[in-house]
Amino acid sequence: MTGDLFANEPPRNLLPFDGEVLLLRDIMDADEADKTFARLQSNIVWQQEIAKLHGKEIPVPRLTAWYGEVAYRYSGVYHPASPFPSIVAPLRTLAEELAGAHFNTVLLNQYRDGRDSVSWHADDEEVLGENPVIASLTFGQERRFHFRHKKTGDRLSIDLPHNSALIMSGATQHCWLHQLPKTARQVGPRINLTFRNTRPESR
Ligand SMILES: O=C(O)CCC(=O)C(=O)O
Ligand SMILES: [Fe+2]
Repeated sequence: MTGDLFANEPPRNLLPFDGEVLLLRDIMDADEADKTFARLQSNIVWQQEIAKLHGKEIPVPRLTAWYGEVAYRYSGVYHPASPFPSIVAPLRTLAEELAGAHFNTVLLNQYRDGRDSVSWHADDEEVLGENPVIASLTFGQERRFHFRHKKTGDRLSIDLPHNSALIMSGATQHCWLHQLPKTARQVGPRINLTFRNTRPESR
């Protein structure tokens, strides 16, 4: 027999309990994925956010951008509604098809090299609702992603390859934290888009 034995199998839940995480590979043509990475890197207006921690101002270790059909408050900062740019709109449609859910907002992250990261957190803001479905697309450098259970401390790590989608749903945000750690390896840039469905926020 030739070919990939697992090619036609549905993706299995990577979490042992308390939530669902699916990794979908090769979500578009290889050529299209490479072009998407290049377009996102050069066309998105990337921001360097500054976090205030114990009265100190610290640059967030990654570049970010945010778009959405509804206004959103993020780290205390009010973001008015801001339409999806033409490079992002078809990615939203793809994310919706893959996840079987509707998304009205997206947070983009660019990890320029191994010094960029996102530390332990859960996407459990009230405006995302009780058991949010979040579709997280990866383009560019493969990086390792970690989950840690809030109560049991169980851990697992997943390599997120170029041209993939990680679909998190059920109790995942309620029960697990996630992070993308720094790496000492020489690595290229990675772009991530996390699509969410956010309840409109009043000013
Ligand atoms: O870069 C990633 O894969 C995840 C980013 C993330 O967790 C977030 O933006 O909330
Ligand atoms: Fe997150």
